[in-house]
Amino acid sequence: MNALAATNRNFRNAARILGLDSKLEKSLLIPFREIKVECTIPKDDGSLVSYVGFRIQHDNARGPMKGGIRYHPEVDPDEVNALAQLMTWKTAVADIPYGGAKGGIGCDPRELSFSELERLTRVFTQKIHDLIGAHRDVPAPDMGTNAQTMAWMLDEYSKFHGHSPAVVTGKPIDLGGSLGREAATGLGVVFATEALLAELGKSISNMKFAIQGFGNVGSWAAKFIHENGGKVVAVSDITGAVKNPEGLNIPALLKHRENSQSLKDFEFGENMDPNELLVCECDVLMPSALGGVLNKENAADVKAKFIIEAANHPTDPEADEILSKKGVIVLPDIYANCGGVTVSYFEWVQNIQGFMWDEEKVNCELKKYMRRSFQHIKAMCKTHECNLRMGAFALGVNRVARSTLLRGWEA
Ligand SMILES: NC(=O)C1=CN([C@@H]2O[C@H](COP(=O)(O)OP(=O)(O)OC[C@H]3O[C@@H](n4cnc5c(N)ncnc54)[C@H](O)[C@@H]3O)[C@@H](O)[C@H]2O)C=CC1
Ligand SMILES: O=C(O)CCC(=O)C(=O)O
Repeated sequence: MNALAATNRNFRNAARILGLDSKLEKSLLIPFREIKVECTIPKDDGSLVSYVGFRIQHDNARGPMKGGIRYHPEVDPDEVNALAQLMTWKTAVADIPYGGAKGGIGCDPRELSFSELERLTRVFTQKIHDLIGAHRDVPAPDMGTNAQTMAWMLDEYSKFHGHSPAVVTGKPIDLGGSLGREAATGLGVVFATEALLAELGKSISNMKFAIQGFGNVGSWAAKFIHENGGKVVAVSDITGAVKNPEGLNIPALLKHRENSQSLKDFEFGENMDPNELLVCECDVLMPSALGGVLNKENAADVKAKFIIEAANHPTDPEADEILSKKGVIVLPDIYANCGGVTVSYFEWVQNIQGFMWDEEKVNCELKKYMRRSFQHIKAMCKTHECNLRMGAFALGVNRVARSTLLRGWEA
């Protein structure tokens, strides 16, 4: 099932258990605005190359729209639409004053030089600058983008609108980025995992973890799990996969990956088939890369008892049903990975106030927000007798529906 069909299905189930009016349901589903732009740049060799860029602004009932920019060859409008909608429910679950958006360019950033990436980002920003803004729509990094991408967006936007640090988050610290933002999604994933396990009288220190994806989210999550005494027994990324049933030495693996640009041939682990990662022996599986990786083909073979959705939309609804029958507990993306956008909110607040928080304050507030959201989701699950995904969707959809009704539709 494609990402949009899956997200719409989860939304409609939440609307049904909340008893939403069908007209309100329809209005919440249709995106506020869909932007599609041509981005042509000269390559370093002088030839021209064209890409298609998207920004889907899903909803702004609770505040400015918010969400990352993805650079990946498989970026398409349906997927960006689904990811934008997920951002609307995610910011509401986190209870931060935003709506939802997502953007992307269908390109392979690994095949572009540093200066080609800069030109592409600047052209994209030129095409969308009058539709984003600190109080309109605030981009951030996602797969294939990083703080440098945000620095270029900030610079290009500022040429049109004057210095505007709050127009993007996930910026370099020197340009008004927040301490703790780079690690925030991974740290939030770990706080979310702690909250779930504590509920069941368990802790990270007696669990074995398998992590798909070792980029921003996966590598920070692995580092914090390791520091908390958890065993990361398998890790994969686009270059390969590595395992060690006794637990991988994550600081050494990070160094190995930095030096060799690959996970393969790590001296304290064994190479494994990346396709095996999702079904390997572990207690907790953390998909932290692409969407749709858990589906009806592999869900029955999953050995983990817990799935923590560090990535966006890693589990499609058919897999959800299979996993639920097996008794696997799934902590959904719109809660599990909301630490990133929560610290993006802290960054935006700091930019607007012109005041910088220390890292301890950022992490302490993040923990508070993650714990509070978990309790709110649990309360929804109890009221509606549903699983954590439906509890999180119902929480988010209900908050957005309330704001929408309060605003009204009078023209
Ligand atoms: N960066 C952020 O703050 C947030 C990211 N997310 C989500 O987390 C996921 C990962 O994002 P980032 O870590 O930021 O991206 P990233 O670009 O930093 O890292 C992506 C990782 O996935 C790996 N990967 C790509 N294809 C793969 C494959 N076929 N098999 C195994 N690994 C593969 C890459 O090698 C890389 O390690 C995405 O779903 C993103 O939407 C969610 C919330 C916030
Ligand atoms: O930090 C942000 O604003 C966006 C993060 C994001 O794209 C996501 O949570 O999927």
